[in-house]
Amino acid sequence: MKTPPFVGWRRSSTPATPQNLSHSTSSSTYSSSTSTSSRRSAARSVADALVACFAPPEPEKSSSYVSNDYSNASSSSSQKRRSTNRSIYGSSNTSTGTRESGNVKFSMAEILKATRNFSPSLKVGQGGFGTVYKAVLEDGTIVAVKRAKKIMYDNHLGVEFQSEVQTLERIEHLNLVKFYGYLEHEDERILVVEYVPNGTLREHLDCKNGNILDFASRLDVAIDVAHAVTYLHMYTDHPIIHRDIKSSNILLTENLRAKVADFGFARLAADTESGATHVSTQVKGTAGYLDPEYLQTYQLTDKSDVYSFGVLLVELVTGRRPIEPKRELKERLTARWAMKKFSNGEAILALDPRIVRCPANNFAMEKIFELSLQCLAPHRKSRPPMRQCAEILWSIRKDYKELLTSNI
Ligand SMILES: Nc1ncnc2c1ncn2[C@@H]1O[C@H](COP(=O)(O)OP(=O)(O)OP(=O)(O)O)[C@@H](O)[C@H]1O
Repeated sequence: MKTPPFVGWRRSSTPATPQNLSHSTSSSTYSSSTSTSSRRSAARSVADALVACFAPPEPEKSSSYVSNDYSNASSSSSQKRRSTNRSIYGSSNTSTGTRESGNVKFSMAEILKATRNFSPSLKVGQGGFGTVYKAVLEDGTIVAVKRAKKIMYDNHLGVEFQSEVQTLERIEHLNLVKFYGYLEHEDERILVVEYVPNGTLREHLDCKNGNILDFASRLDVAIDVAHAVTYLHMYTDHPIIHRDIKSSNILLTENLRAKVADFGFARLAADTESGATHVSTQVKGTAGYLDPEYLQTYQLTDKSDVYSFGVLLVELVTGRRPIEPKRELKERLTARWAMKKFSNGEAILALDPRIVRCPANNFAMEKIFELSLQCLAPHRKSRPPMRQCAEILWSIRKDYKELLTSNI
């Protein structure tokens, strides 16, 4: 197998060897033309055995007041910043977000200045973790400030926050949201990360900005996400399981390239060599994306992310959410419905109606569904590793582009 070139970046201090995979179309050993029919029939034979994924309800999103009294907010906390070989404001390459990521503690004063005292006008989102603000640091870097809800901290965020920080500070990849720093001060838990300006993948699939995400862009997004998750899974010392791959955690750049966000649930994978896996005390993740085997065994492996990625692929092709409660019963679980269509040779009926029907789109749709089916295998052993998903997607994109040009 040809090793793809590295175009992403990673911290030189971290001895990672994951494949920071290229955005460019790369060749791979996957042969879509020769093995298609056998793969498809094998894939279809397990289609009916697809186990639907049921998950516990999402945690309640309660809003909670977090004290705004920062009279003691330490400017001294900036002195507590861990010493790095660069200054917090000295490492910026430009004033608009190419600043290096790293392990940096922020002071409350800096956060308040950057967010103009958490001005509601700068609020860009609200999630299970808390509120997200668009903010500008003193050096001009535009960042997203994620302010945790107090209730999260009271319950379990102490662990979650540390988990997120420890994970974020160790990873760096073109398709992962960059980590700039954090603040822990009294009741406040704040993360400062790269601001990604173009909304979430879910918003694009919902056409919130009025534009339909075309098929080529959806394929690129799938590849970007596959690269990011491959990087996490292949992280040398401690492979990382994301645990919450979903369309609302995929942020898009102005060029519609994807960045995977939200490592709040991330866990370092256990010793994969020995086959040991992380045993959770609590199921985490999002309804509709959860690996059925994880739900049954509480054993978390990298293949749980592969399952969620399979759900995401179906979402990209159909445009539908993983769970569509308002639809008739047989269409409510999108993955099951779409895989059934695929196995019956009617995949085209599951293609997002807003996507143009043409030979290239129809071909790529079939191939992506075929991959989804493998990712959604009820047993994790039958699912491909994430790196293989990326390779298959490159191959699909290569053939897709050839078909597009040959049909002009
Ligand atoms: N880095 C970022 N750049 C730009 N916008 C962001 C960024 N991170 C989050 N947002 C916006 O804030 C919203 C909430 O993000 P957040 O990560 O808090 O959600 P969440 O906690 O992952 O939600 P959930 O609990 O459903 O997973 C996102 O949907 C997005 O619109």
